Parts: sequence; structure tokens; C-alpha cells
Amino acid sequence: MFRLEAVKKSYLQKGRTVHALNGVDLEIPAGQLVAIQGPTGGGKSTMLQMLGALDRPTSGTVSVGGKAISTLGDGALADIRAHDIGFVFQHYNLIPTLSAQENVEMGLAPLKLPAEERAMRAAAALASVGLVERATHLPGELSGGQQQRVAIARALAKNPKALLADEPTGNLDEATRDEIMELFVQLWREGLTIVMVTHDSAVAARAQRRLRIKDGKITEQV
Ligand SMILES: Nc1ncnc2c1ncn2[C@@H]1O[C@H](COP(=O)(O)OP(=O)(O)OP(=O)(O)O)[C@@H](O)[C@H]1O
Repeated sequence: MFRLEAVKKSYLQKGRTVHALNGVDLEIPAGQLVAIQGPTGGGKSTMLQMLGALDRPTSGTVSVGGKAISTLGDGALADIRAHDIGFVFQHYNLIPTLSAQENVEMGLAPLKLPAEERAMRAAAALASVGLVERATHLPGELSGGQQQRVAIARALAKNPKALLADEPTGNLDEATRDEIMELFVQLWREGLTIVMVTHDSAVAARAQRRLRIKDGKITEQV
């Protein structure tokens, strides 16, 4: 699903070059549930940007679903993000004035589906995260855990090949965190590839595989 070879990503910060990723080799086959941990500034977000075809490496190769992203134009990268990758964020990133159903449908907008199919797929995605009865609710009328479920439904509605999650439980209490993690484990058992960045060791402990990124270098945690 993901292959990184000798990947470097550098940024210029006040005239100084920062190596956010500094020679990363990594393979994540389809069907894995991977947690990425590491200190602040270590390169975790940069890594998710590479996996999510949000940015290109400075050098080295990143392949997403067999496509080398350095060789693709912006339109092709947008296509990969629209079709193949679901994104989940710490702060849910829902639109407050839209219902749960409408928020999930928004995630399908780039696919340009007929309205009826969009509505059906959004309803099915909400059902798959246990929120059938909340479809007409606004985000402000839902708990944090329910809002994160809506965000997960939005990511799932397009039937992505992989889900990328940046601190998906960072805003939740422990009980809700465990529920959301249980949902990720269930989705993984159904065959979805999931890569999540987390500061929470209890969350990482549930993953199939744990990676650590520090100073732009990756190590496997046993
Ligand atoms: N767009 C950017 N421009 C300049 N420097 C950047 C940019 N994005 C990241 N960096 C730098 O790259 C390094 C890695 O950042 P990154 O956000 O990937 O770390 P992180 O592990 O996700 O940190 P955190 O846990 O705080 O989110 C840091 O030194 C950061 O300041």
C-alpha cells in the first residue's frame, strides 16, 4: 500500500534547512494497522503528508498504491486523495452548519456521484459507525466521540484503500478513546489499512505494528 525509499523531506526555516524526514525506508503492506509515535517535531505529521499524497518528498521515492507520487502532477495527487485515502483528524474538522449526513456527503463531493448515490453511501457509512439515528444532527448536538465517528464515516464513505489518522483520540476521554480505537480495530479486521499518529501509548498498544519517528528517522518498536 505504501512504500518509502530513502525519503528525505526538508524545509527552509529562517534560512536554516530542517530535515523533517531524513532518510526513511518503510513498507506498509495493505491490511496493516500501524501506529506512529515519537516526540514533537520528530516528523510524524510530515510522514502522514507523504503517505496521504499531500506533499512530495525532497528526495527519494514515495509510492501510494503503486503510484510514485513524485512523478505525478497536482491533479493526479488530488485524485489519489479523493479516491484512495481517507483522512481523520484530532479536531474532527466537521462543518458546524451541516448535519452528520451532509458532512459525510461533503467527503464524497470530489467523486461527482449522482445525488442519490451520494446520499445512500453517506447513510451506509453512518450506519457502519453506529450513527444511523444521528444523521440529521448538527456536530454541536453530538458528543466528541460521536463527532469523531461522523468524521470516520466521512472518510469511509468513499471506500478508501487506506485510512490515515492524525491523533484521532487526542480530544477524547479515556472511555471514548477506547470506543473509537475499538472501531478502528474492527475496520482493520474487515480489511482496511490504517495508519495513525498517536501520543497515547494505550492506543498504540492496540495496533498491529508500532513505529517511532525521531529526528526524521524511523524505527520499528517491538
Ligand atoms: N511547512 C513547514 N515549514 C517549515 N518547517 C516545517 C514545516 N512542516 C514541518 N516543519 C518542521 O519539520 C519538523 C518535523 O515536523 P512535523 O510536524 O512532521 O513533526 P511532528 O512529529 O508531527 O510534531 P508534532 O507531534 O508536534 O505534531 C519540525 O522541525 C517542524 O518544525
